Amino acid sequence: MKQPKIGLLFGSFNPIHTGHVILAHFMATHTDLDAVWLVVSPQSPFKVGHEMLGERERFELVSLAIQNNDRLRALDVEFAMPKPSYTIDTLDELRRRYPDHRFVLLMGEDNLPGLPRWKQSDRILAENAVYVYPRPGVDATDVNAHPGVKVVEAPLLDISATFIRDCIRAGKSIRYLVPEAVEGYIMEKGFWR
Ligand SMILES: Nc1ncnc2c1ncn2[C@@H]1O[C@H](COP(=O)(O)OP(=O)(O)OP(=O)(O)O)[C@@H](O)[C@H]1O
Ligand SMILES: O=C(O)c1ccc[n+]([C@@H]2O[C@H](COP(=O)([O-])O)[C@@H](O)[C@H]2O)c1
Repeated sequence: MKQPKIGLLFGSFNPIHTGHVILAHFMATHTDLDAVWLVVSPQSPFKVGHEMLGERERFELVSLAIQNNDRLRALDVEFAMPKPSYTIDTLDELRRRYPDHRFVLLMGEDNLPGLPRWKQSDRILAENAVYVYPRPGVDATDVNAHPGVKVVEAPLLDISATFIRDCIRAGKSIRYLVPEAVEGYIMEKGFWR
């Protein structure tokens, strides 16, 4: 039987936006991956001390964003793990839980320059292929040179969670910058206002 090949997109998703959704669906449909799982990190090691919506709320927003897409799935596996959320530990945990799956690490190009500073980055790169979605304004040529790292050709998406939060605080519309259900939930709950 064919082993499912799963792309793992780790993120703070504070909040999830259309860039994340396009990235995840593009990877799930334009590469050799069968599906993409979006892993919500309670606490990125690089965002300690940053203002962050609660992990459950961020997970709910991710679930709303990908509802009805059977290639995408939201994972809260890191909620029960030690914080900050180290990706190598989660990869080990997922391999334990899903021994029949093959995993590929997905990330936006902005994360590549910092990857050598991740916990056990050498092991991450030795054990996993990394598919990278290009991001405007980033030059990650050095790390691109690693044989396991593949930058896919895909439309550039100049949207960030920081921009979404800034729009909400400024009372500006986020329509189409986030999926409709995500916008509705954010407005209903008054997040970032
Ligand atoms: N517009 C985008 N293009 C390509 N990759 C993206 C884009 N937005 C997010 N990503 C990638 O998605 C993953 C999770 O990102 P994250 O949740 O930190 O969102 P963010 O928009 O970068 O957040 P923030 O603005 O708060 O730093 C990272 O690998 C990041 O590089
Ligand atoms: O494992 C690490 O050392 C590590 C260092 C920095 C970031 N990460 C993960 O990368 C994802 C995106 O992080 P960030 O800071 O761009 O939101 C998030 O899931 C983090 O847990 C992981």
